Amino acid sequence: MAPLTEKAFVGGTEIDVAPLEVISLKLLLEDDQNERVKLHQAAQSLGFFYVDVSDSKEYLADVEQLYSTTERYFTQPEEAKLRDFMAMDEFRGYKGGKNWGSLEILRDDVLHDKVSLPTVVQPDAATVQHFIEFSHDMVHTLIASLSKTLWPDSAKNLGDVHRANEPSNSSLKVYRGPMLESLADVGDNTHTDGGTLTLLYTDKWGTQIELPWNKEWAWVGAKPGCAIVNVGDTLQTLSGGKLHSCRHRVSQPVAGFQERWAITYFFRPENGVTLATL
Ligand SMILES: O=C(O)CCC(=O)C(=O)O
Ligand SMILES: [Fe+2]
Repeated sequence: MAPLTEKAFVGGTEIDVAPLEVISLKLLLEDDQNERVKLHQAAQSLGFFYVDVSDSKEYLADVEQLYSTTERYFTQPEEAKLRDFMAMDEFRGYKGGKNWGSLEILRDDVLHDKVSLPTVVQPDAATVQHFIEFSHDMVHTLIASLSKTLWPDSAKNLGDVHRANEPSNSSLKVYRGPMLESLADVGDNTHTDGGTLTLLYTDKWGTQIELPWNKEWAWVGAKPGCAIVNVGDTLQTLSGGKLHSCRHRVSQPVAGFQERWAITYFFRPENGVTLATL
């Protein structure tokens, strides 16, 4: 039976909340079999779930710090941000418009000191590096666990196409996406993520996912001490369609301008990997 949506109130409006499982990173690290099965089921059914990282206080402090870095970055004048613009198709640099902006920092660039960080981000270079390292270790824990449940009787391993020292486009991406004064101005940006796994931290309602069993939209709220994690198209393909890359979008439940920040880690495969069932 499909799990029921829950209800919440935002500014007096009742909303449907997606029934996301909470997976414990600590239990996965202890190789807990029940937790592994729970992760597999969550990745298979909704493809969206929480990962509880509340034991990792330093990492959560890094996330908090990144919110202020993000705010500081986006409140600069447009000319300053445009200095960080790369090509539209690159997984790095600043992109933006009137009511949105993103800044992407590639893991490889940070590891190999290839591209210098934007000036206002430089004081937080250590935070950026720690966040990327911890996020990367965490997604590796998730794919190691998923490999065991996807292929219990074989040596197939998602880690084989995500080797640590091979070039990849895994990145930290921070966003400005304010809630707008009028709901009529909110555009539709329904999509699936292309990569393997996405980690998301946000301070406000906004994320909506399409429930696979009835195609209805439900909201995903921030949960203290947890990352919101979702399966991307690459992982759906590598798993032979067993894991679900869920359609989602960013919208807003009520009218009224409010800034909204999001911090994401996009875990992507090694460059040049052929996308097919592993
Ligand atoms: O900001 C959000 O809530 C989600 C962002 C997102 O879906 C994405 O960056 O792919
Ligand atoms: Fe997304």
